[in-house]
Amino acid sequence: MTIAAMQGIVKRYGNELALDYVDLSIQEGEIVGLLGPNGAGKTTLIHTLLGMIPFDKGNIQLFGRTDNVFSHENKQKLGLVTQELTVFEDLTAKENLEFFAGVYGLKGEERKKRVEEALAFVGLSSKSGKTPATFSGGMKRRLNIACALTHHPKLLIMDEPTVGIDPQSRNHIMETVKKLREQGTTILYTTHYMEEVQTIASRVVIVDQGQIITEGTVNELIANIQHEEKVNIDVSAPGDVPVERLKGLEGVKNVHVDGSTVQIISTVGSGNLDRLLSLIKETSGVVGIQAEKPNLEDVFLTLTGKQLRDGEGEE
Ligand SMILES: Nc1ncnc2c1ncn2[C@@H]1O[C@H](COP(=O)(O)OP(=O)(O)OP(=O)(O)O)[C@@H](O)[C@H]1O
Repeated sequence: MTIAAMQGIVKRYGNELALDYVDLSIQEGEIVGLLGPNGAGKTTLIHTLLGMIPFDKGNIQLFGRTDNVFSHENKQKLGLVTQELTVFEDLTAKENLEFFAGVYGLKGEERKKRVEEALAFVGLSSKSGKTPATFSGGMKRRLNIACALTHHPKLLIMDEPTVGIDPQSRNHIMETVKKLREQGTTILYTTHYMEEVQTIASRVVIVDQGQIITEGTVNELIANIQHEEKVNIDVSAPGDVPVERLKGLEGVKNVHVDGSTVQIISTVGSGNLDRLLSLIKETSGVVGIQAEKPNLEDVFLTLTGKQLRDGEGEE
């Protein structure tokens, strides 16, 4: 069953085209991983789907409705975990949840039960009476997630819910997302962390410059770029590597310097390793070479020409 769908959605901010005829459909029970570089349009897509901002063209369908899509009844079935923390620092964890449960119309005993359940779900029961000011970054993120759960949304949208937290808290959140799915929640999940998508997403949608440029399971997307090969060359002077000249060599599709490693993606069978090495050796020593199988990161790099976490200063 289709839980949510966008057809031909166009969204402009002044002259800036943020969504460029986006078609997306989300089926019940999926975890859709939404990936895109900074400014690709992910947050705009989410806010449009939630009815938080107007759009210029196209149609949205939610929970089987095509008219009055953002009715009170439909909005009650949506949950949003925002990118920015939206918890109140001077309320306790429990009071925060009571506030958000109240916003969704929960009252009395039902509200009390749902608040306790949500705290337990994210592993914060023992911190119920403490304020977020005393929490670690990861605990605040978990509370932020709990705030979106008390009303048991059918579709939960998570906008980069793990930004800037430690690996242990991230694993905890990954487990929470899997548990939610087992309980029947459909999830749209945006992140800059490829490993998260590889761990939890049943389908991946890649957005760039306001357009969906590809979608499929992780394995399908990787299979689509199997006509490419990747070689990692460790060098002694990474700053001197002639990236643009390497990009100009026959068969080369992308070059990226990561620390002291030059990652080069080429068309399969281009046989350009000798030429790559000679060019690099003009300015730097070569310390090691490894061939690598492509992963989701390479799919992203091949399709967008960008690293997922370009310009990010997280963690
Ligand atoms: N309120 C706004 N006013 C004007 N332009 C905006 C506004 N919000 C977003 N944009 C522009 O729309 C485009 C898409 O932005 P959006 O925030 O949706 O991207 P994103 O993929 O969520 O990025 P990030 O990963 O950095 O959060 C960008 O070019 C951005 O500058």
